[in-house]
Amino acid sequence: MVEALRITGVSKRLGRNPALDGAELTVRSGEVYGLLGPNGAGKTTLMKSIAGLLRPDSGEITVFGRPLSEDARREIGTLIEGPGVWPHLNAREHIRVHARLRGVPEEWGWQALRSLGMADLAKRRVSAYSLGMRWRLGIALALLARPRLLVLDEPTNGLDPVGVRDIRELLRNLASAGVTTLVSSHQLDQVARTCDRVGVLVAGSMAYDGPLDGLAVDGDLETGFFNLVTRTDAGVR
Ligand SMILES: Nc1ncnc2c1ncn2[C@@H]1O[C@H](COP(=O)(O)OP(=O)(O)OP(=O)(O)O)[C@@H](O)[C@H]1O
Repeated sequence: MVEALRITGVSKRLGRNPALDGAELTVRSGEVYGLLGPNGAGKTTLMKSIAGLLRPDSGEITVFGRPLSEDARREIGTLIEGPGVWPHLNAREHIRVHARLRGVPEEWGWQALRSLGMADLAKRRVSAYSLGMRWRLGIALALLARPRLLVLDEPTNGLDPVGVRDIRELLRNLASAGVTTLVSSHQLDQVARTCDRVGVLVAGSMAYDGPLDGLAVDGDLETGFFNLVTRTDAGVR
């Protein structure tokens, strides 16, 4: 099976310390992969590198077997560091702009909006949205060009329990349809319920990359995570 994403020895220095220090992980096609790690571990830096927003100092990133290039990036939908929406525009206008930028039919955007339960809000300005609605719009925009790989940085931040459940179901449904997701999160209970495999970044390096069972202790992901992070002396960076 072709791997959706392979990260090999990726390093990136930001400021004085390496934000990524030889990070390695593999995401298989069609799975939901949870990226965990303490604050400052390098999760966002890794996701930005995959999205092409940062250029690693060294290492290799391949997407569906191809090195990252403009073409390969068309396969990726991203939501990194917040929903990235414009307050004075409504959802319909967001769809229009993004569809045009990516050269895809607006209808794809409408389908993505519907899948997030947002179709009724299409004419309302984003400035009148709740935080949860902004996140949903951000995810709809990440889905708009029908990516084969979704990269989501803490997509359930600020969502209420119904919103968190909806995103969980959305990611599982997408996985059933063959869409691969790399998702970062600090919500270990949600990760345990959503992800097939997980990776733990500690101080820019992978401390774990494998099945949930291999990290959990007696079925408890939180205990396994704490044990690992304490052992590797992560600290907050
Ligand atoms: N623009 C920057 N300039 C200097 N250092 C930075 C910059 N952005 C991030 N860093 C540092 O790089 C390291 C990794 O940060 P990153 O945001 O990738 O971590 P993270 O795992 O996403 O953290 P969190 O869980 O808090 O979102 C941290 O030590 C952070 O302080």
